[in-house]
Amino acid sequence: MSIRFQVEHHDRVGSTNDLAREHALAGAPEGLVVQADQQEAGRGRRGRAWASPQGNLYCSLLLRPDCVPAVAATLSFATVIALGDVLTDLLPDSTIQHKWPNDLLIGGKKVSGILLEAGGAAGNKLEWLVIGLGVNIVSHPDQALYPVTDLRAEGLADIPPADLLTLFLERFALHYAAWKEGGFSALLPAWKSRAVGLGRNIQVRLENHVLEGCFIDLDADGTLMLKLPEGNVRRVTAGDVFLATSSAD
Ligand SMILES: O=C(O)CCCC[C@@H]1SC[C@@H]2NC(=O)N[C@@H]21
Repeated sequence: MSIRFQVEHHDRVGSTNDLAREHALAGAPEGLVVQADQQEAGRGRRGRAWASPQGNLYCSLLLRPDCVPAVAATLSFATVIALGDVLTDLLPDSTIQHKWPNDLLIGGKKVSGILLEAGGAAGNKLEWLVIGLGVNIVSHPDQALYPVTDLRAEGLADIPPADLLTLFLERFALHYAAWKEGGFSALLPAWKSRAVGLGRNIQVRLENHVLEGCFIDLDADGTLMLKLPEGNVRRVTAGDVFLATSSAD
């Protein structure tokens, strides 16, 4: 059976992920979605802040997949594919791409971010998973790490966040069903079809250093497989991907 979503809307929260986690701990069922017009303490990956002014989409989905955390983490790919489907429909003339691990780009610029958080006893199946999704609709932050955009800047007439959320949830339900049926491998063709840098030389910026090599594939849990110049393959579980400029690819 397809998942049914129930959206709980707030004008302003600290972080929709925090509120969804509180609901999860209080026993809320799978399918609860917390959406807010603004966040006062929006969080991004790797401890970064996520600027959250009015007009953009901020939401967190509560899921209770029956699996261990590493498997559940591959649902970030279902999330980015679902949003990619929606934006491909809304902006048919734009280049929509997935950037590992879970960014969505329009014309090479980041338009959204995903933050997964999960709970449960260590080593066991998780009890809850919160998928936080932010989409820049009318504004985006200025920052130097990589180019960023929003849907308005890409030529889309302003879409209400709630409408974008509805479209996203419809697509997510399909990919979630495929994932439950066939696992991560059921998502891979769709993810790869819009992947940035697959088969090319890329840079992966880690916490303290930078790796450069050929992005040859993803493995069964979504880890990036990077073939280094020395010929060995390095598995990368976290980092920021950039197309390499110095390489002959
Ligand atoms: O760093 C990233 O790319 C991930 C950003 C995730 C932001 C979303 S907005 C809704 C949810 N609530 C948060 O505090 N963060 C996520």
